[in-house]
Amino acid sequence: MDKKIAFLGAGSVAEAIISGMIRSEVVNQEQIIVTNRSNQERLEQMKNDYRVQCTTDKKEAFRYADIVVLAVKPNNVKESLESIKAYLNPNQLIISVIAGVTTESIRTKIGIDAAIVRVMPNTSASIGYSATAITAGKFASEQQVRLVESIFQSIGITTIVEEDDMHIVTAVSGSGPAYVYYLVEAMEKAAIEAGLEKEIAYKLITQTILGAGEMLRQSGETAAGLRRKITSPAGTTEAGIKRLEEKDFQTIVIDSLKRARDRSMELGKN
Ligand SMILES: NC(=O)C1=CN([C@@H]2O[C@H](COP(=O)(O)OP(=O)(O)OC[C@H]3O[C@@H](n4cnc5c(N)ncnc54)[C@H](O)[C@@H]3O)[C@@H](O)[C@H]2O)C=CC1
Ligand SMILES: O=C(O)[C@@H]1CCC=N1
Repeated sequence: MDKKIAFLGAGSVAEAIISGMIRSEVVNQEQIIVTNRSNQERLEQMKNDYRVQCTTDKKEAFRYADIVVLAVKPNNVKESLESIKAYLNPNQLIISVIAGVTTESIRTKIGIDAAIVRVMPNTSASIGYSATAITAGKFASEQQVRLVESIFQSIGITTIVEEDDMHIVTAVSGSGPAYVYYLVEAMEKAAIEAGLEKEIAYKLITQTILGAGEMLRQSGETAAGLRRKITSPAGTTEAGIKRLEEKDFQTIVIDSLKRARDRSMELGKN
């Protein structure tokens, strides 16, 4: 791809996307320019780690960009778009990774009928494992959506969704890795408390999560079916699952995801 890509925001998700894109060689380092609000140290770090161009000069970054990636927090949308709107033009493709904020709201803020494609990746992008949902704004063409798909397919899998579904997608796969890490933190605590060495616990748990993920992908069986195969009558798994049921584990998880979905809606409204 021979396009120039400018990032507004140099945080975790910008880094995950950039490292994934460079890793997969979908773009060269020279094609990427990264900006943030003021943190020069962070820009230096991005420059050293990925050999991308970095600047705090918004004009330099955005005026000649073919693709603009919005990667700021929802509460910085207004001021950050204000700071670049003079350098945007209707020929650019705008990709937003911002949780909750609609394509229409971005279009209104920049004041041009630009092609906006909203995406929800996750931080596994940095190793090529993002699960990215994509939705097209009003002025985005089929071809532009295909381009966004090809960019994000270089850092994982993609799927097209309706814009309204972006809230639940954000809860499921945007935030999703954090829930898995939280589960791992608890498993590590249990293992260490029971006397296992930290390194051994880490090694076993990591492979367990990896193996379970691959089983879900490769076996063609449902999660419930795979779980049943591990659960011997009166065995250890059954005892553990019973405790999870007593503590209403599924209700807690469902409730947490609904809360994350609702938070995405709130972020959009604010
Ligand atoms: N962290 C994650 O796993 C995911 C985050 N997202 C979304 O991506 C966006 C960014 O999230 P993170 O990378 O986690 O945030 P972050 O806090 O790590 O990074 C935000 C970046 O925006 C920059 N920024 C703030 N105001 C600015 C301005 N006026 N001009 C230029 N840059 C400005 C900050 O300097 C910082 O580099 C959020 O909207 C979030 O909803 C989406 C998917 C996954
Ligand atoms: O926590 C957040 O708001 C962002 C959106 C998805 C993952 N992180």
